[in-house]
Amino acid sequence: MKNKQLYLIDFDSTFTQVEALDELANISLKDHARQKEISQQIEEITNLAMRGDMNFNESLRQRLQLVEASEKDIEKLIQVLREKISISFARNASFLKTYASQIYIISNGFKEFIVPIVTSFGILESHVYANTFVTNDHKDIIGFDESNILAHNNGKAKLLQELNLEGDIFMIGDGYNDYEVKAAGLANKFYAFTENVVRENVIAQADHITPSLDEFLYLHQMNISLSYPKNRIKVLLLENIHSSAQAILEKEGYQVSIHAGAMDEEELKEKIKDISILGIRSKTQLTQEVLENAKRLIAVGAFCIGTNQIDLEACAKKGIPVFNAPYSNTRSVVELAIGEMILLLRNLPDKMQQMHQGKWNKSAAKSYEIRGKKLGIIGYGNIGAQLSILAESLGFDVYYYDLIEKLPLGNVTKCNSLEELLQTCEVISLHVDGRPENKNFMDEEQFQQMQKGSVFINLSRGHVVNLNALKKYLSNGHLNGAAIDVYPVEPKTNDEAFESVLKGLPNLILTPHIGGSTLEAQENIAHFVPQRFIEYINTGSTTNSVNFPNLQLPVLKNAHRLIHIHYNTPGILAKINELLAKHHINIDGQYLKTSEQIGYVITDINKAYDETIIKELKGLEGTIRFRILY
Ligand SMILES: NC(=O)c1ccc[n+]([C@@H]2O[C@H](COP(=O)([O-])OP(=O)(O)OC[C@H]3O[C@@H](n4cnc5c(N)ncnc54)[C@H](O)[C@@H]3O)[C@@H](O)[C@H]2O)c1
Ligand SMILES: O=C(O)CC[C@@H](O)C(=O)O
Repeated sequence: MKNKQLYLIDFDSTFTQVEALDELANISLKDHARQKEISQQIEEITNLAMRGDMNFNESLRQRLQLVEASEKDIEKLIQVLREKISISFARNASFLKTYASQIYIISNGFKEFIVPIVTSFGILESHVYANTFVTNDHKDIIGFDESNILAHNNGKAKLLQELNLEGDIFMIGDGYNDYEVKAAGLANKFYAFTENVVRENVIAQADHITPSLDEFLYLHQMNISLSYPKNRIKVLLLENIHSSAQAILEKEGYQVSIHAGAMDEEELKEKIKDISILGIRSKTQLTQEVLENAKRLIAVGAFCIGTNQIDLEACAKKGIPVFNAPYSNTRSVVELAIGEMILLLRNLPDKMQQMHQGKWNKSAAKSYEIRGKKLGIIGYGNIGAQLSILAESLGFDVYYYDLIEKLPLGNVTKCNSLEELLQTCEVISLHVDGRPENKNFMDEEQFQQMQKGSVFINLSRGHVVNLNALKKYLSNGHLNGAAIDVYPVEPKTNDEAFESVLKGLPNLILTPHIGGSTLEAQENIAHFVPQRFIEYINTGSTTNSVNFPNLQLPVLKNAHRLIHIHYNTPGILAKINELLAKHHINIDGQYLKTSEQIGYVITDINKAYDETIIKELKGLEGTIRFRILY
């Protein structure tokens, strides 16, 4: 018969993110003149003891003397600790409850604050082993119960010897004293918990390093909701993605690394090998070649709108959904476009430069109001349509042209051809997407069709404008000015020089692809895209994916979810269901959506099932990927 499994968990820096005595010192010494200095001393002593470099009893005595706390500080400490539960413990609260009878808290800390915290997670008070304070008549903490074995060196090991627990014992902790239990032969395995602190001498002794509780649960095949522990999900964020994205993804338990600029193909081919989730902006080219090395890639996020830098088809064929943020920066682009229209119609780019050169040019020549001018918007999508509303409220007479039928907002006028729009309007603003067919969409012929003296703005994608043609029509005075934010070739980082045929031309605003670069937009994006990853991983939902059939799925309840991605060939759904029927598996719910290339089938099944079905589903011809949620 299998032995009962017992899980021994340390408290400070394991169950909670912090060392409680350090926090207690922050509270009790709040108004002390030497607070910083004393807190640092306490922290140093804690670390010495945790590394095993100082006698534990001595360290406890010294720390309590320095802390100078009273019973009422403990109340405050409990509040602080409730906010500082280790993230993976909070995430796996159901494990603590379900396995309460097998969980023990073994700590050199103090019961007075440990018990209220851990019992609120369902852990039994009788399973908490820790020290207790000694107080005086004024309720000041003046020491600790010296007779408690946990107040002494090697206390945890000695306690376990006394307890003589029966079963397989697994010790989880961050300190050397946790390892001592295993060293004394009293635990089957020692798991070094590194979510909050990493101590090299402790890791060196560990049977397993567990960056979070998920890893421990995965190794023990316990009730986690994913077929893969979250801490093994490696995320790489490139191109200065706003720090909120990293915070959200780390909170979810993923391992996140960041890189300030874009990577070139060779570098990315190397780096992507063990990455599960990749986050990029507009500069990183995610090509078929790079994807060939992406053996573990589960999802890709474009932390922007455009996805023309990503081989979407190749991603779909590998079963990798790509998400973007279609709305988060649209307002920023619209505001910049409006600002630039005003600047260009007042001939300000030239005038501002002249002022820097000491030239006073007070004149109304070539300066106009925007009121009553005709604005032509090419591409009436999310940005174009929003621009039309704002521009109209400022007094523009707005026209638009789009490839597809669009609902005209406000009083805008639809043009039936590009030529009609170019010939009608004094201001042309380009907002088409970056599909390959749009290369050189604005070429010699189109600039020639624009009215003499008109102005041109491109905040969409660089390759849609032939810059040599634009240069010609700006230089010969046909156009009165332009504002360009995007270029066919852009520097990968801020350290690279910007080169363009446009440099030095008159009444020309050149900006470094910053249409969507406002703090508001970047923060919005950094919330939006990680949420798509998390939903996809936790539920299988593909809402907002740009290359996958979009399915919004309910949260899984009392079922297993089988997620099957396959090439869209006829009959696969029938084959999946045949297999399920053969194994007498009850289907609780089924969702299917297909795109031209792939089929996405989600099947929620009754929990009791025969494991062989998984192998058979994975083996179905046409399967690209399969995963299961518990
Ligand atoms: N400069 C920046 O920092 C920045 C920021 C955000 C978005 N963008 C870019 O702005 C562009 C527009 O973004 P969006 O969110 O409005 O996209 P969208 O997909 O919502 O709209 C694009 C519109 O262009 C139309 N279109 C495409 N090709 C066309 C053509 N040849 N002729 C006429 N219409 C055409 C489409 O039908 C669609 O309605 C994209 O290229 C995006 O990458 C740039
Ligand atoms: O932030 C970026 O790199 C791209 C911004 C913009 O072009 C977009 O597509 O949203």
